[in-house]
Amino acid sequence: MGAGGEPLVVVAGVEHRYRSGRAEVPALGPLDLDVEPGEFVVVVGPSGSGKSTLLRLVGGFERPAVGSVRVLGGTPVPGRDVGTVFQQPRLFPWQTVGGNVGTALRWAGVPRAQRPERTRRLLGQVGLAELGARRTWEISGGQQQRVAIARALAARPRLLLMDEPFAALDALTRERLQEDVRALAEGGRAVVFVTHSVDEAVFLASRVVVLSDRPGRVVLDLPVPLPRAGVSADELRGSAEFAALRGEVAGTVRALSVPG
Ligand SMILES: Nc1ncnc2c1ncn2[C@@H]1O[C@H](COP(=O)(O)OP(=O)(O)OP(=O)(O)O)[C@@H](O)[C@H]1O
Repeated sequence: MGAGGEPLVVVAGVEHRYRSGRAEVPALGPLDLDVEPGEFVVVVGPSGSGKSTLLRLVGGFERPAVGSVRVLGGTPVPGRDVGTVFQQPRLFPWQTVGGNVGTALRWAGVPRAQRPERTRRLLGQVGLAELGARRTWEISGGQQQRVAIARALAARPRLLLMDEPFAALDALTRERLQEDVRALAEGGRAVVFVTHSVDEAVFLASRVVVLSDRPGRVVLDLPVPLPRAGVSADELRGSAEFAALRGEVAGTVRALSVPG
């Protein structure tokens, strides 16, 4: 539970539309979604179904046309309580890897004296302990995305929003990062993650939410009761339970994508 006994995220009766010339194009909803601390919710759905719109609303980057979004009992404010990771890492090229994390800590109000140690810990957490002094263009795309994750974690957010963060990475790097990111929904933190990959969704999620074609509505809200510790990634991906869940999600997505 979040503040005042309500879930960490409450999306209630939300609809959203965009203006296109004179017309208003419905993009999302009506949609209800609650997220509790510790949940790893992965949102999948056809292209244009409103997945990114949903994340922007939950992050407070946009306000819904209809309905309400509450995070920690209040209106979400970008940068406060919520960390975000996008498809492109968006690092500052004029700063080192450590400098990028240090800046995020400064923005989070961490006193200067504590920043070097916190930077070291955050880089260690994402497997980059040795690379703090590097320039951002001297590291790989996967490492850059790890820096972006460290930056998003700097303010110790209760909620982490991730919008196709691995889409631009090669398959091997993607699998490695998936294993690390899977552990991020723990304690009081929740993750809401958008992807096009059904495999990625089932591997990461404690719950998969499938959106319909635009305007996106929830057509499947599926708990993923796979073990979150004590099993290797290969064992997990090779299990009959994984295959069954993947089949259920893929079948739902396929049914949406067939015209008529
Ligand atoms: N700023 C905008 N102005 C006008 N229309 C927009 C805007 N942003 C999104 N849309 C439209 O709203 C709908 C939902 O967009 P959104 O990006 O949320 O979908 P998505 O599911 O994340 O798509 P994809 O999987 O292709 O990234 C789409 O039809 C899109 O064209």
